[in-house]
Amino acid sequence: MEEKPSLSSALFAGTRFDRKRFAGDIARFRTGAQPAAPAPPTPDAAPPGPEKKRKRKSKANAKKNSKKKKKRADGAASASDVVEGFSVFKGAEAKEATEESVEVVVREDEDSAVVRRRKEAEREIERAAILRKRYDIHISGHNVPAPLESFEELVSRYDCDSYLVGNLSKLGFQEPTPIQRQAISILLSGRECFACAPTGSGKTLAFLLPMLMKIKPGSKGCVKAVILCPTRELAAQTTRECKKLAKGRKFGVKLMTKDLSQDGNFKDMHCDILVSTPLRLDHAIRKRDLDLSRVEYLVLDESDKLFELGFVEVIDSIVKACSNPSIIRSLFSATLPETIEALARTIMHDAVRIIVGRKNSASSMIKQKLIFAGTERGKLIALRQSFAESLNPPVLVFVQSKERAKELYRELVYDDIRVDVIHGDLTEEQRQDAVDNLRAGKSWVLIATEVLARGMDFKGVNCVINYDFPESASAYIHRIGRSGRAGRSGEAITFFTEEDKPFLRNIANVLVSSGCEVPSWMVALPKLKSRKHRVDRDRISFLTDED
Ligand SMILES: Nc1ncnc2c1ncn2[C@@H]1O[C@H](COP(=O)(O)OP(=O)(O)OP(=O)(O)O)[C@@H](O)[C@H]1O
Repeated sequence: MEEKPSLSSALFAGTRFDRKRFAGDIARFRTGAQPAAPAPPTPDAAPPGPEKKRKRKSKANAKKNSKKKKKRADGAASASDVVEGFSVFKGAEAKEATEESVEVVVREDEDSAVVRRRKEAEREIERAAILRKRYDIHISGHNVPAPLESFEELVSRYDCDSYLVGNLSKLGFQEPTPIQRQAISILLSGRECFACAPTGSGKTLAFLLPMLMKIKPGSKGCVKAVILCPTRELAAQTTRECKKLAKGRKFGVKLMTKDLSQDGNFKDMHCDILVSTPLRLDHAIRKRDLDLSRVEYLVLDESDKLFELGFVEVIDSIVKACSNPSIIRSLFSATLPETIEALARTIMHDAVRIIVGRKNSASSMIKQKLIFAGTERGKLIALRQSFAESLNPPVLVFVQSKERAKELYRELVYDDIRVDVIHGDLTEEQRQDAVDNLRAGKSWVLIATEVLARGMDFKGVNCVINYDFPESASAYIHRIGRSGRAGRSGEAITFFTEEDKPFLRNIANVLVSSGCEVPSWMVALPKLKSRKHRVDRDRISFLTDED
């Protein structure tokens, strides 16, 4: 028996379709209504056999058009959307359609796809907002990618190589820290960022991981990533961390040593990732023809320190030397003053700003105390007393200059404690030994200048003592941030004398914002014009002469 053509097959009959005759059906399709009953057979309906070719052509055209329109809609419809769209016809038992009817349905289809996509986007935004709230992440910038829920998402969302995931787990990193959750997804989506997150919260991995995912190990003479650090110790530490994370891939990871910066033959060197202090890198660019034009990734770690007076021009010339137009730049620090942020914005485009917790605040893992020691002499007595009562190594003691570091060392070296010292007058090797000795537990107390305040990661530092009052709130935050790292608790003791009293307000505010108690008179002190404070202090050795 010959099959009666249905309404849908008539609609798909193309050129022979009688619009006047089927005006009612067209109207129903326009309003999206389903036909109540099959339409009566039409004598004009296309006969089977010879029409097949035409039908196929018309079907192909219809599909082509529908695809084109979908693409135009906003380019995000998936293949499954297209299939779903045609299932509308299936429900109406339609097998083919004219271009016009397809157009109508496609429009409806597009509308529902747009609604669906909008809903998906809304859900995604909501999910991202919940994650940000949970991890105290604050962002500014448009279209910011959602934070990572877990390291597994590196694979599912970003196709991360298994060697990297393996290394993360070998290093004992199970869950991303808040800054890692947000900064990694931003950098992997090709956006620039400046990030401010507490000391010891894993900022290093937040920039190393996307870097290792983005760049490929290459050949000689082509630096692909540059990491700038304010001190040699931090540069050495970052190089070590980078090598650990890159294990299993042939990345050339190089630390810019003095020798390298003065005599390095960069053209013949396999160096994918270069870690350096600004002056050494600048020297190598100018004197050793180091070519940074193919750098894809530039990180300014401890960026506020790097931008501090004296470094600005050097940083500027390094940024210019990294001339690749598609470079991704990022800035990381635990403190980000407005002035530095404004300066940084001038070199970045479409950057996202990430703040974890409260901007410019100390890690909440540190118990902070301010102790009035009266005079310089009082400070030495208080320090000895504190060691006698409870010495819980490793302990870091900060002083304001290398002379004072030497003086305090001479005072303590004959006491019954294993004390060491690090300052700028020591050779690079001696400085590294001092760091290694503290890490290995060979020394219990390390007397240090500001050189160790930034970025150095001594996991187990139990206590930081600010023997000399820090010169600014940010110096304080970084100094005490050498303890209380990676989720561990820590302690910070800050001595102050009569001379330091007028400068207490800034530091007291840091304590208040981290929930530590301070006497109310400290926060009520008048605001000072200068944020920096460095007192001329009596020599520490003077005390012994006097005794
Ligand atoms: N996801 C993680 N899980 C557990 N530990 C981690 C994770 N990420 C980093 N760490 C560890 O946390 C410690 C602090 O990390 P890192 O030195 O990167 O801190 P930071 O935020 O750069 O601090 P600073 O501001 O002082 O430079 C390191 O010992 C590091 O190995």
